[in-house]
Amino acid sequence: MTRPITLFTGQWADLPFEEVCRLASEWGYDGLEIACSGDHFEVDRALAEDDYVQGRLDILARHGLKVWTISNHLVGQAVCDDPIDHRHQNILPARIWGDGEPEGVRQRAAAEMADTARAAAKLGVDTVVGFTGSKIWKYVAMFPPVSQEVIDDGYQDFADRWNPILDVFDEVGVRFAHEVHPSEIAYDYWTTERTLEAVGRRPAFGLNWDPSHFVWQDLDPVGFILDFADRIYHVDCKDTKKRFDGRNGRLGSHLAWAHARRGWDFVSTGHGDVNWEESFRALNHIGYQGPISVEWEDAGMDRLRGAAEAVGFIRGLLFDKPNAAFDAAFSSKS
Ligand SMILES: O=C1C[C@@H](O)[C@H](O)[C@@H](O)C1=O
Repeated sequence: MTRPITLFTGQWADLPFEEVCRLASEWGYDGLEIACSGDHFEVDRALAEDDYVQGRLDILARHGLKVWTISNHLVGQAVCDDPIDHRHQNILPARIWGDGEPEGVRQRAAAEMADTARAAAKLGVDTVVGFTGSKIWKYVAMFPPVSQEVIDDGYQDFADRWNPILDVFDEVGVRFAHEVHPSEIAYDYWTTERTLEAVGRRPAFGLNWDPSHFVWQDLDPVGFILDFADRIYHVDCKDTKKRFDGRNGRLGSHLAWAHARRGWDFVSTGHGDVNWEESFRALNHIGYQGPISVEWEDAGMDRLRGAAEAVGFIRGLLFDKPNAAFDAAFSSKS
């Protein structure tokens, strides 16, 4: 099946896997982008237990669902981050956090990402979506002043930590799709260029296109698809609504999610400022045939509503390109 519509399970980790399958199936999804969160997909068990992977596939099959991608954003975040602190303790499995000594956490996170590739191969999927973390994200405002050497070292640190992980991805025939996202090594056009260069544009490292992270930076999600056509390994659909009015800023002002005065918030797919039709035309243009995954993260709309209606919205955009130009029959034969 090309361009199946999947539900990303990261925001449903409080529910048992079987229950998420039931809901997604009822709403008409073709499958899941399974997050390594909650009981949805446990990397250590997938590698250690003979029947674990088959058990996941059996549950999916019972609900008429398939899987093309797994995700491990939370562990990937800890591979390059500096500092490693209470935020990571809150999102990491206890066995990765361990005693919390920062370099130990980074090393265990790197080993787990390599194992995630092995587990993905065992499950029969060819793409792992996730974050990389970044040693230099903390310098985004560039004050106190930061030297170019420090920035260069950040990209080198990313390459040094991720190349050995990507070697394992290559060994097992799986690709990593990094989600371009503030807080990561690649968060916009120029940082994506620099990141791809840092790992020599090796095919094991590509991108997860999620337009919600571009919109509030005033980047063009459509242009991004065309610029990085050969690197779009996965698509996540989430929307963003901007409310920049001269007082509400793009940095969020440390206001809580859904605060009426925030400059922007994530909203359910189809309810924000993403130009979805142009985006899907661009995906058609580059010949993207992979999964289209729906991610719900809307502070103003219940997930049972947002995720249920998104599948129909996306399906309405999955039109094909014509096989020939409208006037091909009249073109000259000479
Ligand atoms: O894919 C994602 C992973 C989430 O954990 C994160 O909140 C979000 O920004 C996102 O897009």
